[in-house]
Amino acid sequence: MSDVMEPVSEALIERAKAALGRRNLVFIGLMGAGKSAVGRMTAAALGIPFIDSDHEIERVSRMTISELFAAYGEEEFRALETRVIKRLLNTGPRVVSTGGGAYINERTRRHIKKQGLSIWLNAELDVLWERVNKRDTRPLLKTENPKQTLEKLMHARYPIYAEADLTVISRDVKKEVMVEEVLAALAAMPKK
Ligand SMILES: Nc1ncnc2c1ncn2[C@@H]1O[C@H](COP(=O)(O)OP(=O)(O)OP(=O)(O)O)[C@@H](O)[C@H]1O
Ligand SMILES: O=C(O)C1=C[C@@H](O)[C@@H](O)[C@H](O)C1
Ligand SMILES: [Mg+2]
Repeated sequence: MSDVMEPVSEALIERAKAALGRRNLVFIGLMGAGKSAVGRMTAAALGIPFIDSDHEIERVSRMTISELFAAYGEEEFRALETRVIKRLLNTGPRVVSTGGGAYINERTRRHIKKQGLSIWLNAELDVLWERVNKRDTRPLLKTENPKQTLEKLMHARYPIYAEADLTVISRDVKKEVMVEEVLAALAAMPKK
């Protein structure tokens, strides 16, 4: 079997575009699920602008996420995150990849539900761990046992992520395969 990836079919892209219409597409899920990587590639396939809320927060504050957590704490970070995401959704349509905790915050979740179609990249612990343990840029994982912390976050957050409009299983396949599954999930949505 060839492992050369077939380009995503134009027909699938067109069906996904039609299903999304002029709504924002919002990626949610835990750290390492692939929201930023898959979100960017999905936006390119759909031909709509992409933005990552973590990057936008860093741009407007001129601080890194770690610096923001250290200087102002998580509560202030969440308030800033809510404002940034609300603005991004108001000025769309675009693909927005959110930070892992964004959808967990009630106010942010309300904005996403009102102004976007949400898609949860749902991954198992080992998949996430393999990806996040390579970098130490995630302040919530600066604990004695970061894998256990990640597992606790999974238990606390998965019931909330499950409120998403769509879910795709994130696993160890090429990112292009993930994009195709995202587009297929969009295309398969029942018409309103
Ligand atoms: N399907 C995939 N196969 C292999 N590597 C992947 C896949 N999806 C993402 N990755 C890699 O895993 C790492 C984490 O992905 P990414 O930054 O997109 O996650 P995230 O969900 O945006 O996390 P965070 O909430 O911390 O921003 C990156 O190095 C990315 O390239
Ligand atoms: O899961 C979380 O709460 C976070 C995930 C990252 O994307 C950043 O938004 C920040 O590190 C917090
Ligand atoms: Mg990200």
